[in-house]
Amino acid sequence: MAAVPTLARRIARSGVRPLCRWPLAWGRAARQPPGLPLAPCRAFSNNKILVELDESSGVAMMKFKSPPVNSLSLDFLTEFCISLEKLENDRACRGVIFASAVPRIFSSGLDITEMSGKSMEHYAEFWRAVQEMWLRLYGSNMVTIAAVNGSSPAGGCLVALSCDYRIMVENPKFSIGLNEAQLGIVAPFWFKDTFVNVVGHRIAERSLQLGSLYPAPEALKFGLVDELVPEEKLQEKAMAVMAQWLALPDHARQLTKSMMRKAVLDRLVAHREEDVQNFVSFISKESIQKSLRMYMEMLKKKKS
Ligand SMILES: CCCCC/C=C/C(=O)SCCNC(=O)CCNC(=O)[C@H](O)C(C)(C)COP(=O)(O)OP(=O)(O)OC[C@H]1O[C@@H](n2cnc3c(N)ncnc32)[C@H](O)[C@@H]1OP(=O)(O)O
Repeated sequence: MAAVPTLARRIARSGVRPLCRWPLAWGRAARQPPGLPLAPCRAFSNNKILVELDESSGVAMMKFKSPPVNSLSLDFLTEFCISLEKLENDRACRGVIFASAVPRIFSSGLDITEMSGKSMEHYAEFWRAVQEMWLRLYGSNMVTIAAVNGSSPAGGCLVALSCDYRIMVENPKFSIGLNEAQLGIVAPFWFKDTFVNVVGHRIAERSLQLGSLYPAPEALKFGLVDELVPEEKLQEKAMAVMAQWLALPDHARQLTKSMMRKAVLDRLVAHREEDVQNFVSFISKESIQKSLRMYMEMLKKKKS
């Protein structure tokens, strides 16, 4: 998939630290016979994302580390795309597990400050980065598992929905869903398509209109997430599910995934620039800007 020039420029300018040898912080130690040195693990990190690739299993762990709430800012999205592209091009990597390094929050969704009080050019650049993130993740050849260890509204939910499998911590205080309508904004057609492909048309229609956020146990009931586990079991479970998916021949799994997702991906690719223009004209309306300001005020008031 070709990156748009603005993103390519951002990638070229970005300071991803080079790959280095690093011991993997979780999972592998349990499988390693005692006394043997750990098999090679490569890690790379930028400001907002940490990636560790265990070469022996072919599984990478991508952790979001952008406090306070892992919002999907332009910088975050750029780093996400770079990291995913590196893994996609690495023959040693066959699967990625996504999780948060920020307690209680998987991702708070698109960074609202990127959509408020900025220029038209900025909105267009931001939206291209959101599109790029989704095209790369939904279209990934790797097995992708979301280990949802915290709340995950809107764009955060989209990240999870775009993976092959979702495991969430069973805490009912953690919620997930596409709540855009609550902000007075509308999830674009490709958010909707991704949602429909996971939960079906009726549930998606009702949930999108109401902007529903579901506590983890509710989300499990209708398949928004595939299973719930206690927090301390999340990584172990994600590794076990990954092993199950990786037991299949890559080519068969990849072709099947592509067959299931291609129409939805192609739809955005065919209408990408139109989608950018729609977003820019929608988000720059004064009434929408007012809704976003009020929502941010509400978030601040909630604290006091
Ligand atoms: C046509 C347009 C379509 C566009 C599609 C849009 C998709 C989206 O993703 S829109 C974003 C939707 N996201 C949300 O509605 C989540 C809003 N946030 C929350 O509900 C909560 O912050 C939380 C549950 C994620 C975490 O709660 P808590 O731990 O209590 O933390 P705070 O609420 O105090 O937040 C800390 C800090 O972070 C700021 N913040 C939260 N979310 C966002 C965000 N999405 N973008 C930017 N900033 C965010 C929040 O305002 C606080 O800031 P300070 O007051 O300055 O500390």
